[in-house]
Amino acid sequence: MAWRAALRSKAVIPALLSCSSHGRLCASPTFITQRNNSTSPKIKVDYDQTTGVAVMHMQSPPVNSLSLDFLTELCISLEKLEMDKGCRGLIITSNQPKVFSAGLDILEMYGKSPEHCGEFWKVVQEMWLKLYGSNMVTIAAINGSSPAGGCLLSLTCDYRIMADNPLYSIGLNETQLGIVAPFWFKETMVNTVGHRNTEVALQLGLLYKPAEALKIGLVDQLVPEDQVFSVATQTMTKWLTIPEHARQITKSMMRNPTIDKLRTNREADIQNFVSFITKESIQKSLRMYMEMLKQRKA
Ligand SMILES: CC/C=C\C/C=C\C/C=C\C=C\CC(=O)SCCNC(=O)CCNC(=O)[C@H](O)C(C)(C)COP(=O)(O)OP(=O)(O)OC[C@H]1O[C@@H](n2cnc3c(N)ncnc32)[C@H](O)[C@@H]1OP(=O)(O)O
Repeated sequence: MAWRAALRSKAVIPALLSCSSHGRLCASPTFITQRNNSTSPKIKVDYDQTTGVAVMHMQSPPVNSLSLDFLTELCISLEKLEMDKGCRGLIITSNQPKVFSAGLDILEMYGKSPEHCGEFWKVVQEMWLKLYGSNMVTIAAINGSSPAGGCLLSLTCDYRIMADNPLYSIGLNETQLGIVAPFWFKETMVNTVGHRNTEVALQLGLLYKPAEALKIGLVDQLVPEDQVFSVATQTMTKWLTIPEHARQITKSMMRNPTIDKLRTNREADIQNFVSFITKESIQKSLRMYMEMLKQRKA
């Protein structure tokens, strides 16, 4: 728990991000159900010391949305695994039916103070920096839909295996919410599917069915739903046969330019996010999007 406190306190944003300096305070949500902050772990890690492979099961009902608590827990687990030199591979998957991750928790960005939004964004950055820069082999076993931040989470991995179920979709759909994917989301996507595919996908906020996602290289492999995990395990075994040092240096060479750009601009990126997300017009878009989600359900 001391860890969590430390992580949280590091995430505190300076006073310049206070409500008064922005001249606005997000409206209080009146219709959106605030979920209880459950104390049960949102992530279960199974680590097999004989194989050196850890499996991270996301288990935050209903849709594994990436809340502040969720991301804090994720970062702590990652830090522990990364520090364990015996841990060489990580598979990330979901224990929730039909959903890998619904992306960033919209309730962390709606009706919240600038300080809260800043703290939230810092842990989003932290998650990305830790995963995209991980020394471990990372594989996303995508056993459900994976919009926006959920797609980003899988894009940080070295390899993506998705369930071949046309009911699922994946993509960076931020513009559909009236928001803009920041440069490091965009670059992670460009590094995976190229500039043109990213431009179209991001402008239109496209969510791809598995077959389309495979076609543009957003995922690497489609398999029947009940084989996602076993294929991820087999793939991990193959990746782990490559000499560790050579693979790690190659990974850094490919990813460090993007990582360094965020590392050197973290504060500015947080301030950009806070001033963008707390705008009245953006708050209104988020509210309308949440209403749309509820109506779709009704
Ligand atoms: C200039 C630039 C400067 C800076 C950058 C600025 C801005 C960048 C900012 C933010 C970037 C954000 C990236 C994101 O990740 S935003 C989140 C986007 N996510 C989505 O669009 C997904 C929405 N959800 C869905 O499509 C579906 O829920 C589903 C496909 C994942 C699952 O469908 P189901 O039918 O199984 O489940 P539902 O009934 O729809 O949902 C159940 C329950 O969960 C609530 N919920 C769903 N998603 C979220 C979410 N992301 N956050 C919070 N809550 C979510 C949904 O409303 C339901 O709630 P109730 O049970 O009705 O209370």
